[in-house]
Amino acid sequence: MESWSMIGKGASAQLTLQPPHHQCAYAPQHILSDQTPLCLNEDSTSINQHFEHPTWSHRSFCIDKNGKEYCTHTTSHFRTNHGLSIISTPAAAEAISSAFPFTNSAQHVSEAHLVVRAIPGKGFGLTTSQRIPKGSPILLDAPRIIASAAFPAHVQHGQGALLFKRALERLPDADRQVVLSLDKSLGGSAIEDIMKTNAFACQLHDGGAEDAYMCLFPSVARINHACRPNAHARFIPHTLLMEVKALQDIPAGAEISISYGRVDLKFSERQKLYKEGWNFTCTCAMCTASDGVRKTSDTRRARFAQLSKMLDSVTGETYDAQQIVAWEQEVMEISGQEGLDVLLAPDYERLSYVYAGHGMRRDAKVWAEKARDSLREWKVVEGGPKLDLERVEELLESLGGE
Ligand SMILES: C[S@@+](CC[C@H](N)C(=O)[O-])C[C@H]1O[C@@H](n2cnc3c(N)ncnc32)[C@H](O)[C@@H]1O
Repeated sequence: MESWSMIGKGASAQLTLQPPHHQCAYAPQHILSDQTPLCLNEDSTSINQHFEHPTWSHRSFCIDKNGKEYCTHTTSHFRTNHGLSIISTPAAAEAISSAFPFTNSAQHVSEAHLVVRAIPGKGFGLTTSQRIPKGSPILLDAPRIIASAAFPAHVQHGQGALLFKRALERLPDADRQVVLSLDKSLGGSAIEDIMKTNAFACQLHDGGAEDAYMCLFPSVARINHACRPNAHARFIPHTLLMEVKALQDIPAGAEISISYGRVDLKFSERQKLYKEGWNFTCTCAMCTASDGVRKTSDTRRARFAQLSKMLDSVTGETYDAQQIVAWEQEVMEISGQEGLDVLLAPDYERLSYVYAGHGMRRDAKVWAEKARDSLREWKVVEGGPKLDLERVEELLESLGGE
């Protein structure tokens, strides 16, 4: 999977807020009606309002448990006209806020043609009123809530719920309404359910070890999952934005879809993943196709997995250039039939090495360029890991002197 994924309760068990261990002797004013009372200054737990910072438009609200402090940090001026609340340690919030200037200067993508409407069997979904050409940006969405994925494990359930509640309350009205209008699917408090149903896992540069976060992007959250999606979403750590781009030409009136997980799973694996992870039964076109169509697709996907495994395990002793080229041809054929092209950069790169190894520089360069373009288009993002791209660029440079 890419550097992000939709958060699902099965996929990310640590997100479950921890049950309280005990009851407090008295009830402080911060208690949520459906939550266990918080015990101020008990068990080394305290609630603090402090940490003034010009970046933030609100005072932070902190919970300190055994020396580990998690706070809500809110700005009303994220990407000029949105609010953003971050639940993290103060140091992490400080580090994350260093991305704000890049966020503000990032391009804007018009959402004028995007329409949220009811989709039978899936609640709402995002549709387009005009054709979107393959490769075009569809959305560049700003998060409204970012929460450390680790914090629920460090605080009691009531404390976690209170941090979420404060993070939501401090958002400007319009943002709070947008967040509260999002889909719920799992029960429990509204904001926890909204986060679990709609947030993406994202890796942020927070200056420390805790780089896993849950990020709530309200427009992307309206996009339903499809096992053969027509769009691709990726998180950009440099700007904290989520980009969605068209994987194929999308006709006017069509629903936009992305994959919440890996795109190469077989039918039963997909059904299990989405049921257990997100509590829904996938009713995308692939999952509701006839038995025959599903079986054909599963056979191809099984072969794709087998080919990938065989190609990955080639060694100096088993190397056979003709065999590799034949296998890669098959991989690309299946990819075309099953919509797996976002996964092909390593295959393009492998072919480049094979041709280079046989002195066929021109072909090697063509495949290396395809690998570079695929990585840039679908995988590598500013602020994210760049090793693959750097390696392919070096390869291209070494082939460049033809
Ligand atoms: C992130 S939300 C997507 C937007 C949502 N449908 C709405 O009304 O706002 C995820 C929820 O949408 C529904 N959903 C998304 N993709 C689906 C699919 N392929 N099949 C059935 N339900 C789906 C599920 O209820 C899931 O919990």
